Amino acid sequence: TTLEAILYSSLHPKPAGLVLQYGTAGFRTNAKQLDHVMFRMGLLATLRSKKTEATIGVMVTASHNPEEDNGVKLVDPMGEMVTPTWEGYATQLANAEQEDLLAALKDVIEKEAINMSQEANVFVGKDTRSSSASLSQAVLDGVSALGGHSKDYGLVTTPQLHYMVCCQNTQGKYGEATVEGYYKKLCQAFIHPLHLGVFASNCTDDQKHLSVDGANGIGALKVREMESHLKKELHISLFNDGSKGKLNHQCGADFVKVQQNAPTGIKINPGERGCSFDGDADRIVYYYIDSEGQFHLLDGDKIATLISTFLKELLTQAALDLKIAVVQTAYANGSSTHYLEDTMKVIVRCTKTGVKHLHHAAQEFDIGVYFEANGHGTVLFSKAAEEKIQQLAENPGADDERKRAALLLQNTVNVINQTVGDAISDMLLIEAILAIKGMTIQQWDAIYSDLPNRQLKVKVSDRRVIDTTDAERRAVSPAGLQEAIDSLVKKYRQARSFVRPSGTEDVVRVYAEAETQESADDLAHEVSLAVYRLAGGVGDEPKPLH
Ligand SMILES: CC(=O)N[C@H]1[C@@H](OP(=O)(O)O)O[C@H](CO)[C@@H](O)[C@@H]1O
Ligand SMILES: [Mg+2]
Repeated sequence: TTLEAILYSSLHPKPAGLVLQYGTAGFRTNAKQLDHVMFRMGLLATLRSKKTEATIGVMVTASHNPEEDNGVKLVDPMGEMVTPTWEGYATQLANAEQEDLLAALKDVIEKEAINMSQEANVFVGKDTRSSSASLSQAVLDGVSALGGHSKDYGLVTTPQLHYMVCCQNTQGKYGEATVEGYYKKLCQAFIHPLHLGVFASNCTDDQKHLSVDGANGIGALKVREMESHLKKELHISLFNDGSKGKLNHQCGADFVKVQQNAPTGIKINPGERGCSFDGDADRIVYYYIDSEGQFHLLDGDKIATLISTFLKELLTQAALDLKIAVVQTAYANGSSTHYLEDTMKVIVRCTKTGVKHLHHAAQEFDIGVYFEANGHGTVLFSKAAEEKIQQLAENPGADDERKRAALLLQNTVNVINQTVGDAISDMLLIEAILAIKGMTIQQWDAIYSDLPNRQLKVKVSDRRVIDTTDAERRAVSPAGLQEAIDSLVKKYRQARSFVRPSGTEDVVRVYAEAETQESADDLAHEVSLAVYRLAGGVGDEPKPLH
């Protein structure tokens, strides 16, 4: 069948010389360059399925990128991102010239000692891009070329596909592997505590209202599909639902986070809650506009703080001794880290950028809350933690307060998508917390104040000359760069700055925060100049922001 695959692949030929990299979040580039990559990822997913003797997922999406782009991510058996060794195989396979494809396949089969007679199953999903239909067909062709079975879920969000894979490989213990099953599980867990009444019986219709920016993508479709399951406990006004606007264009979570501004196409009154999804609905950020017209962003750091505060209170009430930690990256606002460590007294870990790193670190605790500042994140519960919570919830001898807390913890376990960050699931958890605590978005925002910050990009001839350590917070090369950053940071109050090569774009990213916006802007500019001078800047020298 391997040979058959190669013959078949002449239908999905590789343009000679094209080289692509399995990056921070899979392959991602202009859709026109991806047909052969998709076919080959179908082949690779089939091999991965044979190797793990489990169902593997393939998601066709380019998330927050423009509509012309597309991409592909592989999903491992428990719904997590594919393991790094196989990211390497993915790159090798995608870049093998047509005549070398057979050898590249054989290499993977040999290295992993794959039993080719083992059955293979692959779940495939796609986002709403115009290129996604034919590209996901190329994935399906790849699977059948190696004799694998596939199930095409059609239009789903990235986290929905992760969820399906996990359900399938846990024989339904995680839930039913259908989109309906997903809505049922999440919405029941969302509604249950609200229907218990005692928590927020005074929750008015106003407080139940939320404006959602669907980024003109798959998330919008899926929110609409889910609505009837919410039993009017959440009133959603959906904007940017894809009926007219362009995907991710001046809307969506990435636009809102980077521009620190509301998306176009949304109408929200002063003080009302709004949120934005990204193009494949695995990220979410919240915001509101105050009575002076000022925009307030509640990003991944604020979300992590809200969720971990809620969980910590419940653990105290339940008298459960479970270790909770928050995992962030260097981009987390310094105020959030400060608040979590000093006021809330939770363990905070910092990892490299990229969800797989955060997910991994979060697995080391009983309860691990992880979020990137841009709004991608979730909560992980260890098996032992889930068991303790369940025992208490079902213990007839436990007193009312402990039991109530255990029930709320149980609903949290069920509402959250533990496989990966999920805009829909995160939204339901956040809405439940606000309702249960009777908290407004302004009160949530006031938990701590963000330090003013600025992110810039610098173009250099080869960004690999920058090497970092300490979870990307310090540069070890080129020589003199870290010393330069250190002395610039010293000039400002409450300042912090770091640089790192991006894993998704050909740029060096510069981050700076300080006591005032002007200081943050100045520091970011000065650090950009240091990068430009010491790391081989190309084009014009970075200009000051003021
Ligand atoms: C500063 C920033 O937001 N970086 C993003 C971005 O990675 P870079 O390696 O910084 O390009 O894309 C990643 C994938 O979507 C996401 O995980 C990450 O948080
Ligand atoms: Mg995304």
